Amino acid sequence: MSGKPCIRMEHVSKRFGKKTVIEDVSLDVYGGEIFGMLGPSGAGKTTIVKMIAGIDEATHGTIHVLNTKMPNLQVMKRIGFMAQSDALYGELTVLENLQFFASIYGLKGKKQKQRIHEVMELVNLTDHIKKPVHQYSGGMKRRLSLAISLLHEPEVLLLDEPTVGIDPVLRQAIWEELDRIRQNGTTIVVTTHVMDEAEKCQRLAMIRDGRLIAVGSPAELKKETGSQTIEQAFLYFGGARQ
Ligand SMILES: Nc1ncnc2c1ncn2[C@@H]1O[C@H](COP(=O)(O)OP(=O)(O)OP(=O)(O)O)[C@@H](O)[C@H]1O
Repeated sequence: MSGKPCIRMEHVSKRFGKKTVIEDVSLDVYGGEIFGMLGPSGAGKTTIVKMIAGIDEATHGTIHVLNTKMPNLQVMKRIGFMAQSDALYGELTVLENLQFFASIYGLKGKKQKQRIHEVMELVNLTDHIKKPVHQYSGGMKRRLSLAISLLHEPEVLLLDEPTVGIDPVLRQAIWEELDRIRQNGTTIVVTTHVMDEAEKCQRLAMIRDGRLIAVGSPAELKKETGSQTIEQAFLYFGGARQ
């Protein structure tokens, strides 16, 4: 990891009313890595990802993505964002959903057709493209949302719990695909509370109660704490803070 970070958070805090949900988080994400955000439910992972995406604004501190202070509309177009709840149109077919989002991203004609084909192959849904979305299972909707986030070949991909509701075989396939996307130069930030997924990231941020409690590669975090597993390392850092 060298050179300028692709994402830089500096002393970022976020308040909702009087409640502080993110407190003084600073971290760098480098180009071409899969950066995991690991933490229990309510730790603040989604809030951080939304601020990086430019959907939400920090109360204090600054976030730069691709050397630009966020939120910024031009940079938002270079980001792919997959939210935790699927933003799909249930009454439209899968193809119509893909065409709708592709046109928002400015993809037209032959290029649009080609990208729709590629992303659907990727998530293994090509045979189900004519169905209305409301006939999809929860896992299929997640896969479709992932496909949509990839349509415009974003430089930065933000995935909020992408594999929830997805069976282990497909989960494995999706992680293999994420690694291929990463090797092609895309920077990926992924939130998870699944420890074995955390192991697949180049580096990890451990988040608890809105604070960054540790950051490093899975191997570094285990070594630093004398742990066999990421789960043990997480408990160590969490325990040490209290
Ligand atoms: N719009 C909001 N207004 C008030 N509080 C909010 C808002 N959004 C999030 N929060 C609070 O911020 C905290 C962090 O929530 P966040 O969704 O970021 O956690 P998370 O780590 O992503 O959890 P999960 O894994 O369950 O998605 C929670 O206490 C949540 O209730």
